[in-house]
Amino acid sequence: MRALIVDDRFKRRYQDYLGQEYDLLLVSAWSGFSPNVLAALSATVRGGGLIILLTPAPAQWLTYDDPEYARLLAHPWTALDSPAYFLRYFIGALTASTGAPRRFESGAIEDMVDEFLGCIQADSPSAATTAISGPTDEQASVLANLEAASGRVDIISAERGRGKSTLLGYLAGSLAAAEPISGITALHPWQCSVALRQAAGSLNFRAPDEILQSGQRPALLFIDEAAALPLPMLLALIDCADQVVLASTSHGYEGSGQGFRLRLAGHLQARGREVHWHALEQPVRWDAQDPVEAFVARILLFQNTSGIQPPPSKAIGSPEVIDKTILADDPAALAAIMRLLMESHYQTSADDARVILDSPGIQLSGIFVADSSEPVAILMTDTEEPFEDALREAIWQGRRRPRGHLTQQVLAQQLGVEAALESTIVRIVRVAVASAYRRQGLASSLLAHLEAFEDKAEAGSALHAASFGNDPVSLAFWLSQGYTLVRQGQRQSGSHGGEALLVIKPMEESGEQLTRDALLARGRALATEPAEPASDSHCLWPQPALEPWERELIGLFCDGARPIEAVLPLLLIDRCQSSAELEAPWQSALRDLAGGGDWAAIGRLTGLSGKKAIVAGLRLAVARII
Ligand SMILES: CC(=O)SCCNC(=O)CCNC(=O)[C@H](O)C(C)(C)COP(=O)(O)OP(=O)(O)OC[C@H]1O[C@@H](n2cnc3c(N)ncnc32)[C@H](O)[C@@H]1OP(=O)(O)O
Ligand SMILES: Nc1ncnc2c1ncn2[C@@H]1O[C@H](COP(=O)(O)OP(=O)(O)OP(=O)(O)O)[C@@H](O)[C@H]1O
Repeated sequence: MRALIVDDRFKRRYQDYLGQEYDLLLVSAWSGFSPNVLAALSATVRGGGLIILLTPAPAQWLTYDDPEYARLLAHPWTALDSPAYFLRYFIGALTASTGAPRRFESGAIEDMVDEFLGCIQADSPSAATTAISGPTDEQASVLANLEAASGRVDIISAERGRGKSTLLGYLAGSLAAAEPISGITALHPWQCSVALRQAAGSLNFRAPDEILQSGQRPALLFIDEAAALPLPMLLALIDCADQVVLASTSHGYEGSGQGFRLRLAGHLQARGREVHWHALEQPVRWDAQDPVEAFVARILLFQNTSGIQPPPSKAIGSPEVIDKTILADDPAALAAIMRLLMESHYQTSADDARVILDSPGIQLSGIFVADSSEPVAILMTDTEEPFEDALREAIWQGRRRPRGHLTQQVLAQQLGVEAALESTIVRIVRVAVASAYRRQGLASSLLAHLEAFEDKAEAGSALHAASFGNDPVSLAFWLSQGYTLVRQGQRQSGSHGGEALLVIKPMEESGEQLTRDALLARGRALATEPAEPASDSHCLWPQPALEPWERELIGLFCDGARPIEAVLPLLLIDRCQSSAELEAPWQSALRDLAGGGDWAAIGRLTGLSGKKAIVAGLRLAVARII
């Protein structure tokens, strides 16, 4: 018998166990209850297996100091501040459910486990698993439609336990014969064990790093549990092979999670790869009638994300604040919000339902189909309150990194804007609009509603902010709303494959000062950063205008009284504001200078030779526009 016991030692590594199979899964809620962990690991249990969730007694659970709060709540909230609405809902739903699951008081559980072990031992170890006597109809259909062809990327996407890995093994038998240089990879070797077993020697496991560093180009590469790989690594692997067949879970929240589904297609299209999607609907690890999968999805509020869009002709209401106390008693309304987030936002996971209900700082607003609780647009915010003096000092010196407060800490630590730590900042954690309702001004009106709502509040915030993975639509949206791009991370993120961007918008005078300080810091950083891609994305900031003294400084530069290094950040900002006026070669020259380009290359752009001549040319070009 194979058993998996999930307590605090294993909880953070739960993704490592996906793709494996167990007879018994024991999840201890005493070490913190995470919907993500239960959702993912419940699917590793074979039909006929047993899942045990150990919890405090219902009455104690609501007041139990759940270790999960340390991860869930931003500073300074503690378990005592949490309304525990999600737990209240979850306990109610567990208690009310009939059939699966069964509830046991402590003591009785031992008898139940003994009874289960007796059953398992009486049967053969694999009694619950169907013997493989050939591909299922669905697997056979993919086998028939997938052929060896250079440039092709085939994606087998299905829920857990549908036979994806086994299908990779079958495909290895049919395709690898045509393409001898083939291998299979995954984050961990054991995630390929099912495929390797089925391939019976026609495939070898190769670690992702080994493939990427080898310099060889596999003709055919299989990738299992693809969503568990960080998206940039997955894309690099796809780039380095002629043909790729990958299997991934359509409902995975691990690794790149929803980012895999929502963003991979765009990345592959941009690469010009020929992409084929294949779906497997029928469960094989358990019976199609097995109630556990449906029960877990229902109770964790993430079932059925397909075909949920109401037709666009439906009338919609106005933006409104969503009262979490009402949501706590209306699981159907919460499930509808989760469906929308899951379908449209790459960062969504099963944990979000708990974050929404149990984090005191999180606020929601939305737009609904008129007279219904069907959301078409959702905005989720978190308020980053100022830190007290001692903690501010510790953060500034890099000794503390309190949970949450992302904007304040990025502004202070990455951009040197210390005042952010004593300012109130409202961060937009998520904004999502149902695809059928996009480009109709819904997200804009939710932001306008948020600002108007805050205007009426006594203490408003200095800034509004959002942090997200670089993608052209999101960036275009935030810039259209008057937000300023102040930071572009250097590394690509695991979940979306783009660099992290931070945009901010001042709400009052102190926010304007923070914005300009952040912008100047960004300009300075650009002057020393290595060359960026040719994109002008860092120049899409529309504000703030330069101060008179800064314009004076630029004037002094034009007169030859200041070196280029003293004014480069200001010129970059000025160029962004008046790019139409600065002559094209000088715009490129400025960008190259900001990216650390060498003088010879800039000379070729401008037709001048040597730093002295180029700076003199720049002084004249800038003088013409100020
Ligand atoms: C913190 C975060 O959550 S960042 C992630 C943002 N959310 C997502 O990526 C989820 C998936 N995407 C969506 O839900 C939507 O596309 C959103 C939220 C980005 C935009 O919602 P919408 O309601 O369509 O935006 P809205 O109609 O208010 O657009 C305002 C402006 O943004 C810009 N914009 C919006 N979408 C696009 C687009 N696809 N391409 C170019 N510009 C766009 C335009 O300037 C638009 O004004 P216009 O239509 O007059 O030209
Ligand atoms: N054609 C088949 N006949 C009988 N059993 C099968 C068949 N295909 C798969 N199985 C069995 O079903 C179980 C799940 O298969 P597999 O691991 O391939 O699914 P998966 O979709 O990759 O699962 P996961 O998403 O959890 O990785 C395994 O025990 C496997 O042996």
